[in-house]
Amino acid sequence: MRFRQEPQYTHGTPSRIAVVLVNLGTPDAPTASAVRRYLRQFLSDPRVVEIPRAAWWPILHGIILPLRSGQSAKKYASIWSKEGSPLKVHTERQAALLQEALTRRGHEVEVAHAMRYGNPSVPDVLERLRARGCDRILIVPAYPQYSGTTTASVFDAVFAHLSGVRNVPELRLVKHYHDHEAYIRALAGNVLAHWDTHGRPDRLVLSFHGVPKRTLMLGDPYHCECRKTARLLAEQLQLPPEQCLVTFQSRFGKAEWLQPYTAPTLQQLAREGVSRVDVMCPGFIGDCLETLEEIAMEAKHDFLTAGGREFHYIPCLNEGADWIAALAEIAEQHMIGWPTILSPRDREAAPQLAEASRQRAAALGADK
Ligand SMILES: C=CC1=C(C)c2cc3[nH]c(cc4nc(cc5[nH]c(cc1n2)c(C)c5CCC(=O)O)C(CCC(=O)O)=C4C)c(C)c3C=C
Ligand SMILES: [Fe+2]
Ligand SMILES: [Fe+2]
Repeated sequence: MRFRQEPQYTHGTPSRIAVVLVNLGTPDAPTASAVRRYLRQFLSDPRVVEIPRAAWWPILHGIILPLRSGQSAKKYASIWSKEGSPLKVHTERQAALLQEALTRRGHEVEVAHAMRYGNPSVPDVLERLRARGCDRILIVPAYPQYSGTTTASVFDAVFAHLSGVRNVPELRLVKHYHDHEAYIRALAGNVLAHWDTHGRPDRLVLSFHGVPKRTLMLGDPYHCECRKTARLLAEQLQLPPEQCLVTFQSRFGKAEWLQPYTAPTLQQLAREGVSRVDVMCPGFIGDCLETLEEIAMEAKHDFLTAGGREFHYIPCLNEGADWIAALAEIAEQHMIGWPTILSPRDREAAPQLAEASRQRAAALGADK
């Protein structure tokens, strides 16, 4: 039977609303075998690698997975914390804090997190929420800038799962928030807090994850959205355009990706005599391998060995209060018309509900 029988509890139960923060995912452990499992799923996604299966399969299984899994595992080991992969830790804490923020704002919603690749998977989380009676679901990808390679792939996973479901929940999707005022303000707050303590750099470099240039030519708006985020952030910081650069990192494979590339740009700046750069990665809402290892370690090394004097990495939004408030505002704006607002009696209990979710967040270490 293609469409399974629905669990009894979905009939006649009061409507519940869920918000799901979906991030990319990360290996379960910093080992070659766990990284291989993760990369196999990630790099088999046709949204990520747009090469016909027959040509890509032998390359993926014969070259990429055998060579890259061990190399990447070493990089993961260098950033792994005792709670696990930073991407997992930040996503869990952000979801817990979003729950607390939405409850404090008087919304009765259930917040969960899911990973596009690895665990907890999108199908598992959707099923758990449906089993709890959630029949309205808001999907919030962890990507401020829309790309077919990331955001659309999250939506694919949701649609693929629901295509086997008999009683489909009402669904809303956040496509992007690259120009959302509260997101831009939270980014600017992070930069200004860093400058308050460490003074200002000669250049601020905004490094976004790259994508193949071909996807831009084929109509993916990602590049434009990154540039718009950068323009709005520079305006908010009142930075003259020549002091703020946009670059793209994490090139994968031999094809041309969005330019300018981050590492060669930093080396060029150092050679031109730029003494101090501050680098920030506004496209990642939480620190992860690509920011902690590739930027804060590798790119720093590249800049300093090319003659630069001072390199500052400005951390991602992570669990910052302004960012969590921004996330709550984004979710709230996408739930307009849904009955999230508590009844007057429940509203009186909202502070206790908020306290209970604060305690759950504290148990996860999200208040640190
Ligand atoms: C922020 C948006 C991201 C876009 C756009 C993106 C596109 C993209 N990525 C790859 C290949 C890899 N990315 C890897 C890691 C990685 N990528 C993102 C985000 C975006 N990717 C994040 C948050 C991470 C970090 C994951 C973590 O566990 O911390 C990796 C794996 C790491 C490695 O082996 O180097 C690969 C591979 C492609 C091909 C692509 C667009 C086509
Ligand atoms: Fe990536
Ligand atoms: Fe990387």
